[in-house]
Order: sequence, then structure tokens, then C-alpha cells
Amino acid sequence: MARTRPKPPREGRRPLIAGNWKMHLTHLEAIGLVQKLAFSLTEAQLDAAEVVVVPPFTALRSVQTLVAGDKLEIGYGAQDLSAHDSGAYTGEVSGAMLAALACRYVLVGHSERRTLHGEDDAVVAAKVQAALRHGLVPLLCVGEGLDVRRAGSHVAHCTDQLDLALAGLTAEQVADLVVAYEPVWAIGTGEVATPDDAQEVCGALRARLAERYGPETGAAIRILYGGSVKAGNTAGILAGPDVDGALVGGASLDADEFAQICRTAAGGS
Ligand SMILES: O=C(CO)COP(=O)(O)O
Repeated sequence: MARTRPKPPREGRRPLIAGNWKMHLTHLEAIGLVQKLAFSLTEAQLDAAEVVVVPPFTALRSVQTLVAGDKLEIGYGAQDLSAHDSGAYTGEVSGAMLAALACRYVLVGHSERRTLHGEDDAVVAAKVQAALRHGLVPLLCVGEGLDVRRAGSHVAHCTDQLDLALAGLTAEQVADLVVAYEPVWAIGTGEVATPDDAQEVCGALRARLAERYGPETGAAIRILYGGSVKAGNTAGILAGPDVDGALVGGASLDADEFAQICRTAAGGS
């Protein structure tokens, strides 16, 4: 098998591969998957690329215990959080609760939350702020549907979503942010964006961040691509100079496949 050449770090941005498990895996299955993943990756690979799993809420405590107990170099985050800090919000989970589980990341604005749960840009912005209040890193998802892509307004759509989600924040507040470009038409469809499609929008998002928060902040923020990422298409997607990693759905449920994606991001074979 051809070896992939190590990917040079882009202006210090460490590649990030995050696995969004969505509504899959019990806490017991989660433990098995994280153990297998940790076993499949070398220290050097986990050093070269940051690997994060994003399990359902019910598995977070188990993942925390495993990661802390075995000192695994695998990060974890939650798939959502409440815009509120506490109160009578049945079914919601607060940023404080996630911070208490030592979560580093939380997804905000995933298209499934936007479309299936009616989260508009104002809710997404409120959730970004809630995450920041609790010291969590928002992994902010933006992306266009097929109609917008066909109309050719995908870049403006995504930069608008970015602007609205970050309304009122300072450069300091967004410094640790991670952005994920997830075209809705590529999620769970097997239809992956081309490397050029991914780079076009990721590049535009970075330019927008640089314009709003200064070139240094723009250059530091990691921007991921998500949508039907598999081991076989990772190298192509990550080739774009502004694509710093991947937000992986279905393929993150298979430890072997996900580990291979992580190895590719780490520059291994
Ligand atoms: O929505 C996604 C990750 O958040 C992408 O899902 P798939 O990789 O299954 O297309």
C-alpha cells in the first residue's frame, strides 16, 4: 500500500479528526469502541493528529472514566448543549454538566439539529455563547443544502451562518473555536464533496474569520470538512490547505475505519 506523505502542519494547526456518533452506541459499546481505537493508534499518530469522539450524552461518563483511567490521548465532546445554564428545561443538558465531565468539545449547529430540531441561527449563537461560558470549545457546524448549492450561493450561505453564530464575540473568545463545513447534501448520503468543493468553502470561512478577527486568529482556527468522509477519501479531502481535519459520522462507528482516517490525518499509511 502506498504510504501517504506526512502532512506538514499548516501554520501550527494540528489536524483534528472528530467522530460524531450521532444516536448510536450504548455506553458499553462506547467503551469497546474507544478501547479498540486507542489500541489501533500509536502515540506518534495521536501526537500528530488530535482524535476526538463525540458520543451520545449517555456514554460520556463512561468515556471520561476510560480516558482518564487509562490515560488515553483521545479527546471527547458532546453532540449538543442547552443555551441555558440551568432551570426547568426538561431533557436538556447544560454546559456546566458537560464541563463537569471534562468534555473539551461540543457540537453546535449541526444540520440535524438545525433541520430536525428547528434550531435557527439565533439558537446556534446562544449555544455557542453557552459553550464559551463553560469553557467548552464549540465545534460549530455550517453547511448548505442542495438547493443552495445548485443556486451557487453556498459560500455566502456558509459565511452568513458563521457570522450569525459568532455575532457579538471577540477575537479572544473565538480563538479556540473549531468550525466544520458540512454540506447537508453530503451527510449520510455517500456523496462526498470534491476536495475542491471542501477547500472552496473552508478557504472562504477562514478568509471571513481573518477579516472579522484579524489574520492571526483566522490562521489559527481549525476548519474541518464533514460529509461521507471515509478512509478512502480522507487524503484527498485533507489535501486542501484550509482543511484541517474531518468531522466523521457513519465511518466513526467502525474502529478500524476511523483509525485509518486518523492515521491518514497523522500522515501515516
Ligand atoms: O454529519 C456528519 C458528521 O457530523 C457526517 O456524517 P457522515 O459521515 O455519516 O456523512
